[in-house]
Amino acid sequence: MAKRPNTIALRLVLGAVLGSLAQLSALGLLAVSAYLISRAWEQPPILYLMVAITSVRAFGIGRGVLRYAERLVSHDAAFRGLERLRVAVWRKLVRLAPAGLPVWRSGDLQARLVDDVDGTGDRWLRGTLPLAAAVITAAAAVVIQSAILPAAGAILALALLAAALAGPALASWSARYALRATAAERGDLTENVRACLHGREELVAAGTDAVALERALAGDERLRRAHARIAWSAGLGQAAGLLAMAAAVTGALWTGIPAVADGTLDGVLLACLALVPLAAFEPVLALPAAAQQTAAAKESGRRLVEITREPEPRPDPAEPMDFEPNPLGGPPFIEIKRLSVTWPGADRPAIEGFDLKIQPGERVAVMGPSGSGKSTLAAALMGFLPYEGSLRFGGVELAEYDGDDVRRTVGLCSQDAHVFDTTLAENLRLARTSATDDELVRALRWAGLRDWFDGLDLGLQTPLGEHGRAVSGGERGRIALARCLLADREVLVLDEFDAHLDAATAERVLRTAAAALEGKTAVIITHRPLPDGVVDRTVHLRPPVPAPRDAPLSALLDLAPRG
Ligand SMILES: Nc1ncnc2c1ncn2[C@@H]1O[C@H](COP(=O)(O)OP(=O)(O)OP(=O)(O)O)[C@@H](O)[C@H]1O
Repeated sequence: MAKRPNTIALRLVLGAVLGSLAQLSALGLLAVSAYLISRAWEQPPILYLMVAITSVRAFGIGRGVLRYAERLVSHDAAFRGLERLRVAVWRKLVRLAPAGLPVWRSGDLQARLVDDVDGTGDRWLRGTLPLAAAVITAAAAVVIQSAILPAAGAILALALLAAALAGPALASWSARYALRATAAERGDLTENVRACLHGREELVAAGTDAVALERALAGDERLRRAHARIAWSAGLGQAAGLLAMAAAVTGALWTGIPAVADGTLDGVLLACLALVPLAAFEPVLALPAAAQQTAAAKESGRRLVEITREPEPRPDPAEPMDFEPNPLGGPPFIEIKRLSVTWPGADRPAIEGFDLKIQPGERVAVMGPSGSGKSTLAAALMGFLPYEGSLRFGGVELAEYDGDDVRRTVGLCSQDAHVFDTTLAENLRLARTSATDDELVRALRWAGLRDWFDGLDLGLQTPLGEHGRAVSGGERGRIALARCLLADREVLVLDEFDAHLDAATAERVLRTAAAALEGKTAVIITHRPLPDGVVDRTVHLRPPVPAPRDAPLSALLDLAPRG
């Protein structure tokens, strides 16, 4: 297959070309204006000035138009790159869920997904493109200055080189700790603010709200100080650049005035000598900030690489099998034999030696004491976790399939399903964006929420509040169930949907949901026995027996058969 051209890279190169042309126009504008003013003072016939006048107009218009085009093209490229990067990070996070995410705190993750992705994307826009424009403009300015007076060209070259090296080095060196710290500090601050907001009731009840607030404010103060340090250092770098610019202008006059005096330089060009350095330094003065941006982007990039390098709990096979577990259509035959599942990082399995066969369309209740591995079984069925033993869909090991294919067939209503801070309709449509209002209402009826829904003044437009605060725990669980039923998967795993329901309501919900479950396989994880008719059978999960650790020899001897 022919390789598609990298359109983002092409756009960035075009942006760099346009940006450089804009800077060159600024340089031309200043140089020709200086010439025009000096030459006009000699009052020659106007025709002698026409080329210069037209050039000034062309450079003036060109500078604005080229700058505008450069902004359009380079920002377009940057936003495309950001989109691609953010989606890639998000996809990786989805693959790490549910086992990998606890490695990072949610506020830190949010900072990585939002700020670090932005920071990394800014590297090209605010780091590399200004550098390209500065190098090209500086080179052109040195050529022009040398053509007018070689000595002044040499001075300008030295001054530009000094500014281009010293300014960014000074700005990055004096802010090196602050630059490294800001990304992590931002993550901490987001996390602390989140903790204050989300845990406000608990913090106030425990009387520790002031302590939590103080911690957040201390983080805010550290971040403010880091930013002040970065701004101060950028100023220092710019000051070095301004000094070099002043030296270049002084050097130009210092070499130019004697040259005019001894007749080797036309006096009209003296103004050009003095003004060309001003235009040459304009992009160079932006380099300290560009260097800081690059350093900060590197740190952001490192934090993103930490996410992308995190091993996936259940990597997809290199060559996944075609997902067709039931050639006749409908749910697949599920066969579990001596299944062992261990969470990444755990030292012992959460499920060990579990056997189960589920016929297509069967409804099976899974019971077991807390911690016996019921939710772990749900995660394994969703293709989230690696396993040992056998877990087959239609005779093929689940590990042979692409995880996304599995999740298009298996739907999960998890016990801590998230309710988003938006309307009831939007929360339900997450499962199926094309669902009509009638289908949403039908899903609510299946989940036993018809009476509740009829009492809502705003109907489907009812806002559910942050984390579903505007609804009760039982309603929240059933909204999640309605969402799961609306998704219309062949296999449904309901993980304690009834956690906040009384026994009678839970049974009623399962009876109304039966219409949606018709012809589908359902694995219903629950703590309380469900009556016959609601489920076909009940299986029990037992927690794995922990292996005796460093059992003393005497204990082993005690277990050995005697005689
Ligand atoms: N995300 C996770 N990361 C690491 N270990 C986990 C994770 N989730 C569960 N475990 C571990 O797996 C074991 C089984 O937990 P699981 O949640 O599957 O039990 P459960 O039967 O669903 O419990 P409950 O009825 O209380 O919900 C526990 O020892 C738990 O610590």
